[in-house]
Amino acid sequence: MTATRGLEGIVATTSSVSSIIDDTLTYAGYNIDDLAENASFEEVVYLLWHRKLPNTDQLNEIKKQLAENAKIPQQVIDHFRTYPINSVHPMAALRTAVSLLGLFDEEADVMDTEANYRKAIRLQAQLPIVVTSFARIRKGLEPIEPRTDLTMAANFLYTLSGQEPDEVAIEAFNKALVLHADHELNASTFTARVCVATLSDVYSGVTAAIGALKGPLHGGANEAVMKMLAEIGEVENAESYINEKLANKEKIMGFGHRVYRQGDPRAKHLRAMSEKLTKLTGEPKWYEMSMKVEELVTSQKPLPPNVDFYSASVYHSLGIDHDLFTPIFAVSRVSGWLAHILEQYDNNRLIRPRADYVGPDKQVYVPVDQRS
Ligand SMILES: CC(=O)SCCNC(=O)CCNC(=O)[C@H](O)C(C)(C)COP(=O)(O)OP(=O)(O)OC[C@H]1O[C@@H](n2cnc3c(N)ncnc32)[C@H](O)[C@@H]1OP(=O)(O)O
Ligand SMILES: O=C([O-])CC(=O)C(=O)O
Repeated sequence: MTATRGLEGIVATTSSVSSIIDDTLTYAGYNIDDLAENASFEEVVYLLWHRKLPNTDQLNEIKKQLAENAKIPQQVIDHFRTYPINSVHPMAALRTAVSLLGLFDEEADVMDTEANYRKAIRLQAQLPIVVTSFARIRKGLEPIEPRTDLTMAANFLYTLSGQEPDEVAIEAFNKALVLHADHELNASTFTARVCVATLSDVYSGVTAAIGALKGPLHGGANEAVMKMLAEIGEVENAESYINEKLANKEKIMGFGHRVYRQGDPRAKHLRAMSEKLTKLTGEPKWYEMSMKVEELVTSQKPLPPNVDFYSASVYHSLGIDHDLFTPIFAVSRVSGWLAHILEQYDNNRLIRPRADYVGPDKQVYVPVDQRS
């Protein structure tokens, strides 16, 4: 047996949710470029869960279900208030909250298809409100109840700030949600599938996936990108900063990808949004600095920017706290996790690969008082 480090190139399952072929990303056969330009996030949720775009009635129905299920239990709010609020990362709070939501869902361990779909609706509806409620509580503000007349993108921004967002912000945030919704067998989705393949419950699968997304090699990179941009500070500092990092063989966050070779097709949409929004907010330097970093990295390494690179300056321009960037990724990606979880249950087999053992062999047990 020979191990493949990081399972690179291993095909671990079949899936009809999304695909990456020759650097082209599709959700159930629809090109991401088309969806990014045209689709609402609610349509994409439906698409990922049903593998077809909804008609008007189906779209209205899923919107209604999501709106009706968005309110989170008071116990989750009360739990947040017990945290050492200034030191808890919102991704850790989200991970704990999803586990907690499972405790208050009477159907948490009911394993039939309809019950699992109802849980998917509840999780998709509630995750954004968990994030915005935590974000407000840690600032000493009261959580805001989601409105039933707003889209998911608008409701997120509204329940975060208390202000009804403008059309530009809603459009940008909706596009970001569409672009992050699913991505074949990425690390967090694989984690979710491994978890539920033991026939564990949906809440456990999503909790596990949040844990995997949190790391800086995966979803956590978007926050790390903003930290890097803030450290660079001004465009003219980018060259020495990046060259020093590359010379020290340090990773530049937001670059590289396990699957894409020519580039991440999502990045161009986020780059365009970054340009537009940073100009509108009067802070074009975040876009200019990002462009300079891209030029410096790509001229020295075959490492194009990934989805996390330009999303950082997009979210910053929307006035969002930097440590909420990865939770926002989760608010979108939970749609993909849930699609994969439901698909896994549909045709389940335990996921249990092998390890190539490289430890010591033929050891002889020695009583503790005779060991050196
Ligand atoms: C939503 C997402 O999850 S997108 C990815 C988000 N993560 C990041 O942006 C973090 C930065 N990027 C990386 O760490 C990697 O490119 C990953 C994790 C995305 C992909 O990793 P892998 O496929 O395992 O590639 P691996 O880490 O082995 O890198 C291969 C080589 O490229 C280099 N490399 C890869 N990414 C980077 C980077 N961002 N900056 C500098 N060098 C890099 C590695 O140092 C390694 O060089 P070596 O062969 O000389 O040792
Ligand atoms: O697919 C991956 O490895 C990481 C990624 O881009 C994503 O999850 O969106």
